[in-house]
Parts: sequence; structure tokens; C-alpha cells
Amino acid sequence: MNLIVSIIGKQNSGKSTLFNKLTKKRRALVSKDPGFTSDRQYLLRIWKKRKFIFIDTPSIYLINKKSKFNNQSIIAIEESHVILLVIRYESYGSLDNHLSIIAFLKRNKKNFFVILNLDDNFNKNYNFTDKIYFLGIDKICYLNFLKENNFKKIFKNILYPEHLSSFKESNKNNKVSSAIKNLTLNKIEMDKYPKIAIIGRPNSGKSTLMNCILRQNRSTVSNSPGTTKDVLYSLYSNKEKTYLFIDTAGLVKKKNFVHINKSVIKNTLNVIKKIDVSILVIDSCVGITKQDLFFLNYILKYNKSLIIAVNKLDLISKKNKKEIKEKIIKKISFFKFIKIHFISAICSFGINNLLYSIKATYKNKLLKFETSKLTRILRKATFNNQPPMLNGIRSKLKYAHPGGYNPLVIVIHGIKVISLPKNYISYLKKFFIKELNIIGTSLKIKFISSINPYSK
Ligand SMILES: Nc1nc2c(ncn2[C@@H]2O[C@H](COP(=O)(O)OP(=O)(O)OP(=O)(O)O)[C@@H](O)[C@H]2O)c(=O)[nH]1
Repeated sequence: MNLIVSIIGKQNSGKSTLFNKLTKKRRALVSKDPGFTSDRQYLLRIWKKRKFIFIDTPSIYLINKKSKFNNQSIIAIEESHVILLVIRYESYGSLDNHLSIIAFLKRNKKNFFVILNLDDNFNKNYNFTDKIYFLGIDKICYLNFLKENNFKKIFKNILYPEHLSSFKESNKNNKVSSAIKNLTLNKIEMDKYPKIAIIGRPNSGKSTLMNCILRQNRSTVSNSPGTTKDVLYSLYSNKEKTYLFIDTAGLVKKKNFVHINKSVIKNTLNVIKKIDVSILVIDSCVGITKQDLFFLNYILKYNKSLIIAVNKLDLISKKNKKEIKEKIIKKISFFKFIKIHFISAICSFGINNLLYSIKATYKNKLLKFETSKLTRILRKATFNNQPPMLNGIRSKLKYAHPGGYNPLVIVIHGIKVISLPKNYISYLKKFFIKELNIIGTSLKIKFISSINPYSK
């Protein structure tokens, strides 16, 4: 049985630090900026042959019911066997600020423990401790997050095996989110599924699109840019296939967030290197921006398949749609193989067509090509447009064969092929893409030079 443990607390209490220490991974991003974690993060840790699923949550605000992030914490609490309430000891009154949370946990009969994140000024003899017992909190763990490294005592003293049977009983009817189901899949299993990443600027609607595809409130959706701060994985199945969808963070450029952005950018760019198909979400109200083009070039640099989804169609007129489409086509005229979809994630408009394109693009990646077909296309390409003369000798492209898949590599053998000019290589690429009916992806061409019989 997996013990599901959520880590909750107020802004900047140390939740993500605790999460990282308990999971032994640098998964959650830690920042001094309050309210940084805005989605639930799930990670599996095996300790003494037992499986623990830890959930890092955004700040909890039970008082302000309108807060967007409450829901994320509440979902985590509902699906957990144990709740670790992290309180940063700052002043005598810091417990009073948590009364409503403690009352909520008690009302809902939750197994919860207080983890007191201490600073150097804390004095155990202070009547702070009495207050804790007065509130009926008998399960408390004192830790100096900055100095202490012995986080094992949380496993030993709180999550120890003797508790497991009672947790099992107390949590019989808990809902379990797809994230937990996904987590029990190991990495090898996850690698079995085609990976589809949703990429784009902050606020372009990536999380809304992910939620629309998954038809559940998995990612946090907010109208303040930069809400998705890390990478979220979710399995999506239709009648034919299961895909692993990955919601990435939008890249924000804000002076104060430089230290955060580095890891966020790194995470998003690392994801791109591992995916099969990427959906670049463009906000139709903003149009195609430098950042979109940066993503586009990065995706194509790694020869990943790409589909463009122009979102928020419901907010623009037909005339605007035409103008935006023309602008995008102009900007990406070099990459004719990219499919452009106009969608509205909020109205679920255009989603089926987008899903169809994802399926077709992924299928396309798996196609295999024969040497005879590639050579036929090569001959047609050179017949239509001869290679240029180089130092009085014309390059001769003899035959082509596949040199690898995902990305497709076409190997061309011939004479004087190594020094072919860039524009002719790109002509050949485009010709192959068109003739092979390749959608959403580019290809690589490698040249192998045969010995030129006239060279002596
Ligand atoms: N009108 C309209 N609003 C949308 C649509 N899709 C998303 N939005 C809104 O745009 C805002 C941003 O949406 P998110 O899905 O959080 O955007 P995101 O790209 O994930 O944002 P980050 O997490 O900041 O990277 C929210 O207020 C959404 O409700 C759409 O199709 N139409």
C-alpha cells in the first residue's frame, strides 16, 4: 500500500524544502518569493521498502475562499492518508494564524502532524509549546529546515509503519487523483507512451488546454501569467491509444524572478528534448511573439514534431483571425510542414481536430521508408532542380537511404556532396518533406561522398 502524504502550509513556510528533503529530489522549485508553488507536485519515495507518495501543495488560505490555490490544497488533503502541516516559527502568534486550518483538519478527521520549521531564536521552554498542547496538537516535530539534515526522523517518528494500518482504515473512501495513478507508473512504464508537451508563453492557455483535453481540473488555471511553475504529467487515453501529456511552465521574463526562471526554463527546455510531439500554444489576442519563435526554433533544432494551436479564438473576430493566420504563416513560411489549429480551450472548440493532428503527427514519426522510394524522390528533386556547380564540377547525388528514425535521417550518397550549399540542402529537405507527406516534423540529411572518378 502506498502511503499518501500531503505537505500543506502557509506561504513560504518551507513546504517545498520539506518535500525535496523527503523525496530526496530537487523536484519542487524552492524560492524565497511567497506563494511560489502553484500546482500540486507528486513524487514517490521508497523508504525501507515502503512506498510513500508525497504531495507538495500551494499555500493554503481557508479564510479567503476565493483564492485559486485553495482548491489545489484541498484536493491534496482529500486524497491523503497523512497531512504534514508546516508552520514556520517566526513569532509567538504564528500558531494563531493556523487555527482555521487545524480546525478544518480536525473537523475532517484527518491524520495530521505539525512540522515546526524553527529558526535559531526558538526556545523550547518558551510557553509556545504549552500552546501547542492546549490546541490539542500532540503530534509535533521540531526541525530547523536550514540547519538540520536529519529529516529521516519524520519517517521514523511520524510515518512509521505501525501507523499504516490505521491510516488504511481512515482513508478507505478517499478519492485518488490520476496524478497518483500516474505516479505509481514507473519511469520505464511512462516511457512506453508517446509524450506530448504543451508549450508556450505564460497565460497563453496551456493549462486550460491540458484540462480541456483531460476533462478535469488537474492543472492550476489562473489569469496571472506564470501560474504553472513546473512540469505536470498526466496520462490521457482514448479508444485507440494512451498518451503522456506534459504541461510545461511558460517562460516569464521578470527581473525579480531571474533565479526562478533559470530552473523553470531548464525544466521546460529539458522536456522538449525528450518529447515526441509538441503543441505550441499561441495566444490569439497577442499574436506570434519572439518567445513563441524561440520555442519554435528550439523544438525544430531538436527535430521534434510541432503543431501550433492558436488559442482564445472566442476572443477574436473573424477578421482578426484571418490577419493573425496570415502573420503566423508569414513568420513560419520556412516550415510549411507545421499544422496550425485555431482553438478555444475554454469553449472546447477545435480540440478534436487538434487531437486528430497529434495522432497523425505521432503516427507519421513511426513511418518507415525504403531505399528505392527515397532514391526515386532524390532523382525527381535533382531532375527538377540540378545541384549547383562547385569549382567547375557539378555535385552528383546518386542514391538515398534511411539513416535513422525519430528524427528521420536521410543519407544521400554522391560525388562532391559534402560542400553542397545550404540553400540546396534546404531545397532537398523541403522536397522530401513534401513528397513523403511528412507532417509536423523536419528531417535531417546526411551526405556521404563517394570517390570522384574525375578527381585525379
Ligand atoms: N477566453 C478565453 N480564455 C482562455 C482560453 N484559454 C485560457 N484562457 C484564460 O487565460 C488565462 C490563462 O490560462 P492558463 O491556462 O492558466 O495559461 P497558462 O499558459 O497555463 O499560464 P502559465 O501557467 O502562466 O504558463 C486564464 O484566465 C484562462 O481562463 C480560451 O480559449 N478563451
